[in-house]
Amino acid sequence: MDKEKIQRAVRDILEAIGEDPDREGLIDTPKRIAKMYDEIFEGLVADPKDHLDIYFEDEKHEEMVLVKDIPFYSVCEHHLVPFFGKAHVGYIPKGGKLTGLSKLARVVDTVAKRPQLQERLTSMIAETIMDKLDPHGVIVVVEAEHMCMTMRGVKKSGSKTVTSVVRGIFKTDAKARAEAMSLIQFGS
Ligand SMILES: Nc1nc2c(ncn2[C@@H]2O[C@H](COP(=O)(O)OP(=O)(O)OP(=O)(O)O)[C@@H](O)[C@H]2O)c(=O)[nH]1
Ligand SMILES: [Zn+2]
Repeated sequence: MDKEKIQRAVRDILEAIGEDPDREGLIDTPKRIAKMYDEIFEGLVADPKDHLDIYFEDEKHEEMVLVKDIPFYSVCEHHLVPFFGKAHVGYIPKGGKLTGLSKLARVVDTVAKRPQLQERLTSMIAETIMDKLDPHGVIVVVEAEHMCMTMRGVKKSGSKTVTSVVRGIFKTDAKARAEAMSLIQFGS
């Protein structure tokens, strides 16, 4: 990431809004923002598939594995302000291709750390798991609050956007889909 360029751009923005970028409180802000962008956009230079090592290949579990309530923070690509919430990720492994549970959360993090759309975030998580683990199916549900809808614009604080993507068996098997949805809602 070109941190020098970010610093120059932030300085320009501060000037453009009528601020003095050399005043004490702002003097280090361009540097801080460059460092922050390096962190919150680190998913741009990472491949989420790299997290999905296949472990436990001798296991024969071919039933649902669901990790729910995975918190994430992302940035809306329209306004560059945060959207954040929870992702629920489930899959039905095939041929013993199981991955570590934390790896599913790592996929969510990597995909979230880019300027994003909630719809794309949801489908990228599902595609990553389909491509790497070749499971019977994947279901991903994401619920999020968009700051661009709460702190500005239409100002609907508390509103939530829910997106879901199903792949493989979840597309055709309504029972499997209903089971996943009820597990996602269980306890929430
Ligand atoms: N589909 C989708 N839309 C999003 C997402 N994040 C933000 N948006 C929407 O992107 C749209 C951008 O609309 P524009 O009319 O170009 O921008 P705007 O004038 O700032 O729109 P308002 O937010 O309505 O004030 C808005 O309706 C946002 O709510 C997202 O993840 N998915
Ligand atoms: Zn937005």
